[in-house]
Order: sequence, then C-alpha cells, then structure tokens
Amino acid sequence: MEDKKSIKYWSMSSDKVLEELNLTTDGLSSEDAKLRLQKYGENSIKDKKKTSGLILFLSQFKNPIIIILIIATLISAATGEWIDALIILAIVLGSAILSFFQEYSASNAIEKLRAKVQAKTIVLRDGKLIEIPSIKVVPGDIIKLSAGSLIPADGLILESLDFFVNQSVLTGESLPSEKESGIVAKDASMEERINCVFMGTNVHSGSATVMVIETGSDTEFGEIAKKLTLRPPETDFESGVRHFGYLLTKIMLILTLTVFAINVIFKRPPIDSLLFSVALAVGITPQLLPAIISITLSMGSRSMAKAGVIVRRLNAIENFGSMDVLCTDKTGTLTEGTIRLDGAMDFEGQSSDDVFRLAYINAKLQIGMTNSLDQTIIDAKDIDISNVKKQGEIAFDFTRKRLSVIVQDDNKTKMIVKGAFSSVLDICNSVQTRETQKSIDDTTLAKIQKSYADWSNQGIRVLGIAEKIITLKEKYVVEDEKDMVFMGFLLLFDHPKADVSKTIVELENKGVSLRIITGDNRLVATHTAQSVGLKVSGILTGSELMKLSDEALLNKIETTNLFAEVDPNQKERIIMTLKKRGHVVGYMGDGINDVPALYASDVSISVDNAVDVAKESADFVLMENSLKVLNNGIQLGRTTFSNTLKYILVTTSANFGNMFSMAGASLFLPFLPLLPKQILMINFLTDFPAINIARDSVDSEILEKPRRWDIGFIKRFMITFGLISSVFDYLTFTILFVGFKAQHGIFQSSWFVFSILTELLILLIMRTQKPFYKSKPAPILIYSVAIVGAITLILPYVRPINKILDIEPIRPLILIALFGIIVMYIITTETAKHYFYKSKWRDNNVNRKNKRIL
Ligand SMILES: Nc1ncnc2c1ncn2[C@@H]1O[C@H](COP(=O)(O)OP(=O)(O)OP(=O)(O)O)[C@@H](O)[C@H]1O
Ligand SMILES: [Mg+2]
Repeated sequence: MEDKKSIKYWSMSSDKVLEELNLTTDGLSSEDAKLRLQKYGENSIKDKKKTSGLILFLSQFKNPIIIILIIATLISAATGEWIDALIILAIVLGSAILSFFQEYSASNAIEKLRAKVQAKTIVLRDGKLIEIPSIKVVPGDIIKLSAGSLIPADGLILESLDFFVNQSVLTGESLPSEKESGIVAKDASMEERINCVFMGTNVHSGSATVMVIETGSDTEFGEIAKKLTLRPPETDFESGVRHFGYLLTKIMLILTLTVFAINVIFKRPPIDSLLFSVALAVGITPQLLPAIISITLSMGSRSMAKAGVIVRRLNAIENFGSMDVLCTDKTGTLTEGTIRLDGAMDFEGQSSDDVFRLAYINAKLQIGMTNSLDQTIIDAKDIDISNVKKQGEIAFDFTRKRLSVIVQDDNKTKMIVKGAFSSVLDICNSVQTRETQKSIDDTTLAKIQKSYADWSNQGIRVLGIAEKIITLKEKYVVEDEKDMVFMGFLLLFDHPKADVSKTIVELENKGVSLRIITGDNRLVATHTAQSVGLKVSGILTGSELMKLSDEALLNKIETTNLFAEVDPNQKERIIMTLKKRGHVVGYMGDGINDVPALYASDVSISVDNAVDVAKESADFVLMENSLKVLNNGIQLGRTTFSNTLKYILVTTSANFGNMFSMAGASLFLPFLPLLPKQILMINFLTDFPAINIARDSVDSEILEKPRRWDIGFIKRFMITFGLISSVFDYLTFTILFVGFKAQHGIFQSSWFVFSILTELLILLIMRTQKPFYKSKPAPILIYSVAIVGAITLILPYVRPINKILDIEPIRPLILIALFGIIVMYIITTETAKHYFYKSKWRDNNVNRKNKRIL
C-alpha cells in the first residue's frame, strides 16, 4: 500500500479509496490481516513509559548529588587517592544496582498486569463480525463503532447513523461532533474532516461502519503523541513525594555548602572536605524512595490483582487508601445488574401486549447503543415484527433519557418513544385508553403518577412508552418528540445484591462513606438504598441540582448521600463539589454516562464489562462488579501508603539525624568524624533493611482510617526525632573524644558501628506507632536487620575489608559504653514516640483547605 495520508483519503469518495487501496467493504480475510499486522505492526502508540532496563539503570544516577560525588571521586583519584576513589565508586555502583533490580522487577510485573485489561474492537474478518483486541486492528479492516466505543484507529466512515463523536482529546472541542460519510476538501482541518474518525476519540452516540486507514503511530493521535507526552494530572501522593524531595534537597544543599565552606575556612584539604560533604549529602538523600515506591506499588498491584482489582494507574493506589467518599451508580454495583422484565402495562395498570409490542419494536430496531435494558426487552419474548419497517431513529442520550424510533407499521408512520418515566410523560398530551385516546386531565395524571410511584417504591424501574402518528420525512430531530400519546409502562426489576449491606458497613468502619449517584428515579433509588442497608440521610434530584447554586450545593452536599435522576454532567458536578469540600473522592461506574465523573474523581473505578471509554478513564478495573473486591483494594492501598510513609519517617529520623550530627561534629573535631567511604558504606548497608520496609506488615490500627499526606506532620516528626538523635550523637562524640580520648581511627570505627546499629534499631521502632515489641515486623525485615547488624559488628575484624574501609577493632570498654548509649537512646525514643503520637497524630480526615498537604 502506498502512503495513505498522501492520497488525502478524506477528499475522496469511499469507493475511490477502497479502489485505491485494493479493499472491499467485506473486510479482510484473517490471512491478509495477519500479513498486514506483520507489515504495519501492532496498533499502539509506542509506549514511552515502558522504560528499557538500561534507561532505568542510568536513571539511578540522575540525582545531581550522585553525579557530584562521582566527579569529586574522579578528582580525588587524579590527585593520587585512587584506591579510596575506587572504593567509593564501587559502593555507589552497588547501591545503584540494588535499587535498580528492585525497581526493574517491580515495573515488569506491573506491565504484565496492565495488559490484562484491553480495549476491544468489533471488526469484519472473513465476512464475519468478531471482537478482537484493538491493538490487532490493521489498516484495511472494516470496523463497527457504537456509543461508548473507543475509536481504535484513524479511518473513513462508510455508513453512519446519528453518529456523534467526542474529539476533545484531539481538538479541544468539548461538544460531540456529528460525523457522516462524504467528501471534504483536501486541506480540511481535523475538525472539518467530518467523514473521518480518529484514534483516541470516542463515540458519544449513534453507530457507524468505518474503514481503517491508519493505525498505531501513523495516526493523527500518534503524531501528536510523538511530540508530547500526555501526562495525567499529579495525584496527591505524587505531589506529596515531590514536595518531600524539595524539602530534603533544600536542607541537603544548605548543609553540604555550610560543611564544605567551614572545612575550607579551617584549611582542611579541599578535596577531602568536598568528598566528605558530598558523601553526607548522599547519606541524607532518600535515594531509595523511587525503589521503595515501585516495590510497594507493584506488590500492592499484584495482591490487588489476586483480589480481582487491576490497577491501571499505579500512583492512584495511594489515593485509593486515602479515599473517604465513594460514589457509585446503582446498576450492577448495588444491584445484580441482570434486569428482569416484570411486565408491560397500559396506563391503567393492566398487563398489555400492545405496550410490550411497542417496547419490543423500539428496543429491537434501535441501533444507537447496545445496552442491557434493550437486550432484556428483546430476550423477554420473541414476537414477529417483520412487517414493521424502520424509517428513522433519534438516539438515546442521558440528558433526554429517552429513545425514539420511527417506523412504518400498519400502513402508518409512527414514532415510538421509550424512556425514563418522567421524560416520556413530559412529551405526552394525551393517553391511550382501551377504547380511545383522551387528553391528559388532572385525574388521569394523578392516576398515572400514582401507579408509577407505587411501582417505584417497590424498587421497580418504570419506563414510559408513548407513540404518535407522524409524517414521513428525511430526518427526525429531538424537537419532533412532542404531543405524544402515553401508551403505558414497562416494569423492570433488578435484584439488590445480597452481600452489599455487609460491605457498606465494612466501608463505613474504614472511614469511607458511600454515596449513590444514579440516573434512575428517586423512588427506586431510595428503595434500593434501603434494601442494601444504606441509611438515606438526604436526597437531591437532577432538577433540584439544576436550581442549586454552587455555594448552596457546597452546603448541602455533606448531608446528601443519594443523588437521583441526574445526568452525566451533574454526576461530574457532584464529584467536583465533594472534592471542594476536601474529600478524596472515588467514583465507580460502567457507562458512557459515567465518564465525566470518572475523569473528575480522585480514584476512578470501572468494571471489566464496562464500555471501553469508561474502562479507559479508570484507574482501577474490577474483574467483577462488586463492592467487596473494592473493600480489599482499599486495605492494600492503605498498606502501600503506610509503608512508603514508614520509609520516609525512618530516613528522616535516624539517618538524617546521624548525618546532621556528623556535619556539626566535623566543626569541633580536629579530624573528619567519618571518612567519605565510611559514610557511603553505612548508607549502603542500611539500604538492605530499608528496602524491605516496602514488604513490611502494617498494624491493623493504621488501616482503619483513610490517611493523607501532611507535610507539617513530617516536619514535626523530623525535628522531634532528629533532635533526640542529635542529643545522643553528641553524647557519643563527647564520650569517645573526651572520655576515651579516641583519635581518628578508633573514633571513626566506633562511630561507624554506632551509626549503623542505631539506624537499624530506629527502623524497628519507627515502623510502628505502638511500642516496638508489640508490633510484629515482616520476617524479611527482621532477617535483614539481624544480618546487617551482625555484619557491622564483625566488620572491624575482617580482613581486608576493615583495611579498605579504614576501620579497626573497637575496645570492649568502648563497645560497652556504646551499647549503654544505644539502650538509653531506644528508651528515650520509645517514650517520645508514645507522646508524639498521642498529641500530634491527628491527621485523619484531614481537610484539604485547613491543612497543607505534603
Ligand atoms: N435503552 C434505553 N431506552 C430507554 N430508556 C433508557 C434506556 N437506557 C436508560 N434509559 C432511561 O434512562 C435512565 C438513566 O439511565 P441509567 O439508569 O442507565 O443511568 P445510570 O446513571 O447509569 O443509572 P444506574 O445507577 O442505574 O447505572 C434509566 O433509568 C432509564 O429510565
Ligand atoms: Mg449505569
């Protein structure tokens, strides 16, 4: 095939394009498709996120501090200190390899999981319509698109019906644009090419048959994606981590520069001083943070996958744990989702075959959107409508909430409307009795309303059916839906799920309040809510919402937990308002009408059998539509959050404290308190237990409430425990230097051992809010602490490592003194921790407005 764009396919008739590209409307054979797949490659934009191993390895060195360290080391090598330089480089490399392997295996696991949820497309292959993964679509395929489809490639429309496409991703235009086959000018812009569809956009309503012209990175979307990386907005967690990074960088810079300057002023050798201060900086940077995050997230996503939740956007896991409001639609989540037809009734409430026939015609002939409701009607009873000829259709949309077909039936042209009860009643002015038609007076209206209310109160979904005789014309529009005759009701029932009430209580206990946002009417919604044990504290309907100002809604929203008769934009508005109130809001939905709300929420959740656009906009996809699965997910989200925070707290207390004291000590001592290579070795050894924090167990108390990032908390923590650690550090300095008159060799060796041991013990203490002996760490954490502790104690005696690191055996008396200090340190920290959490740990339900979030 020649270059397809050069033929400007949009400016040619579809027949001409078919001819030009040697295609037919019968689609490809599977043989041909296979060849084309080889030739054009898979239909996906080369995923830039999938970083190669090499890039990931190099990224371990992207930290400027590491680069400075390497440069400084090379300089010191040039001045003759090449053995030390080699040692430093070896340790730096060792650290990088450690975190690289951890991160690499984590990110691989995630890729595999993500591939589990794929968008699918219906294509014509070997003359049959089949569903294939969208990445297997090739140029030349004939595909069928309907409402909710994610358009998999660029193509030319062959046939369409009321086909509206949402192209905002590409053109920024937020309203859906109508598309149909035809010819446009050669130089037409993307917006003007109304005969084309583009990858990445989605079908708002209607349906179409499309010939695929370009796939993968040859598409318009691919062109754009090449130029920019579309970055989703930052989550709370991401910005938290970023700010934490800034905070440490600031401290680190000040510290490094000061230490360096002072050492230079005291006329110490500049290269040594530089290496020392840079090594300190390395000690302070939480360089394991990316690895820790990758591991916790990948472990989280793996266990979530086991629990039936596929994570599409990793960083949202943390948000999952901090979510305190969960909004959900009704069908399929609270109810079984398998709708049963309970009957078709005339306006007086008597069972009526005529009404069913109208509903059947409407459901059978509509082609706008495949949906379970119409399927239920078609499956309920098979009737022969072969003499009914379709003339037109006004597709369903979630604002109008009705669907019209225009047919030739009984020699008459009729419009048959089916839709939400009030939306249908609104357009009727008369009613069909058994004998005749009469206009709707107050008594009739009251009667109709009463039947509707009675059914609804039993949890039955009521649809209205109406018809009228209409003149035959080319095209029908929404304005034609008026002056109709109300024909009757269609009753549908959907069982509430059995286990939902238990899960709602569990969620409530976890600090997550459930709210229902549904398009169904308020009576049915209330009934369903009650039957699943959700206490309705307040209801708002779509029309009430419309009248409320943003401020009024902001006031009302806290007490409202049931929203009924809402349209897609109102769903979004509700989510936005809840967010404004400071909640971390989750939204769970499966239809196109849920997409705006999914986008607006902090945590978007969909299900495997949802429409593609909904799945595509979700952070999480549940393999089964159940609240229970979700409940497990929240637990894992909180575990992930907790372990990341643990690492930060451990690093900012012991590690940070140590480095800080050393900076201070370097001012008073006539020698360096530790050699640069020793600092790096401490850092390297303590990395092993630290990285296992990602795999640690979490106290159940911590999982009870949603938690948020709070930089204030971390700062207070850092200052409190940093100070305590400093006090003991200076005590140690004094005892060593003054008490034991230790000179540099013995001083550095003692300090080396002391540093590592305190860091290990602090890790065990800080990992829990409870007294450390009351919380059981994961075995791997205990082992790594024990092994590193043992290594540290014997290292001064092991040749040649002790020589390489310049550490020597420590006198027993000094060792005893060090142990004494360590015991006191532990007792003090435990006590301080107890009071600290008692007074300051009140970050549950943090309000976005009141507290700065880290
Ligand atoms: N195919 C259809 N034909 C006619 N009316 C329909 C159709 N689909 C939906 N409706 C009407 O539109 C209303 C809103 O649709 P729907 O219930 O799917 O919205 P929702 O917000 O997704 O609700 P849910 O919480 O039940 O998922 C329905 O209650 C029904 O009255
Ligand atoms: Mg729905």
